[in-house]
Amino acid sequence: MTKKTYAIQVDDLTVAYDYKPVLWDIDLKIPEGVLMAIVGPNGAGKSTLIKAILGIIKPIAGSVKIFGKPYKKQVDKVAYVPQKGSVDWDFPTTALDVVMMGTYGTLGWIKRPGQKEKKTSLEALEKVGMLEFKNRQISQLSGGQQQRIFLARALVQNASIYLMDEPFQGVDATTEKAIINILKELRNAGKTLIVVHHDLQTVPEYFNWVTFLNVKGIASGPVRDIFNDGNLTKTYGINYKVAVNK
Ligand SMILES: Nc1ncnc2c1ncn2[C@@H]1O[C@H](COP(=O)(O)OP(=O)(O)OP(=O)(O)O)[C@@H](O)[C@H]1O
Repeated sequence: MTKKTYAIQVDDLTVAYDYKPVLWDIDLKIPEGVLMAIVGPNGAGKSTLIKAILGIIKPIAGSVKIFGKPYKKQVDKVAYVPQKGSVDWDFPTTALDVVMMGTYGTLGWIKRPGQKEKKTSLEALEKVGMLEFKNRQISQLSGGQQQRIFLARALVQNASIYLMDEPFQGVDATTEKAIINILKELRNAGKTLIVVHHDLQTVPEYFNWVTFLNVKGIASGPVRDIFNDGNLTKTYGINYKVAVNK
């Protein structure tokens, strides 16, 4: 029997800061083509998990495979949208330049982005409703607009897997809907999307796959199977009455 290859496979992963484990012996298999939420209380290790998948943080044990291979061999298949707060928005650059930076990975080194990359970047800006801001300094954008720029930058990478750390943080309802529609489109095109998410009420509407993360472990699978009061209670320690499958 052939072994199934997952978009992301995490085995026995333990990650620690200053020898204090944050993730402990985590196993996680994410199939290709899902739109997945990672939920869990503050400090559960959601961002840490994403950073460990990306190799930004080195685990003390375990392994991460992207389509069956180490991340280093799959860098061009993965796009990352970091938490907005972790970026220096005062850096003097325009919205268009930030998006164009996303095309660098598809260029060989030496090559600089040209007309083709500019066109792709302008199309991505249009897709996220930000074309009119293309020449604006990024420091002069609102939080929601900055978030859209990030998304546009991820779009031009034309990756297979998108890892997004709280893309809805501080955005208004209209922007949130616009972003989720783009994410659903990407999923329908076969991409795999992993999104750190805090609003439990919207999980069933937005996502078809979910991973619960908390200090006691992990549960992962289709939303319709595992997004239930039992897992919510285990993860958050209080009884959530979230209506699913109504
Ligand atoms: N660079 C670091 N050095 C030391 N400890 C850290 C570091 N980054 C995170 N931590 C700790 O690791 C734990 C997990 O943090 P992480 O940011 O992964 O959680 P999270 O689930 O994303 O939280 P939130 O929902 O608040 O964003 C927390 O207790 C945090 O204080």
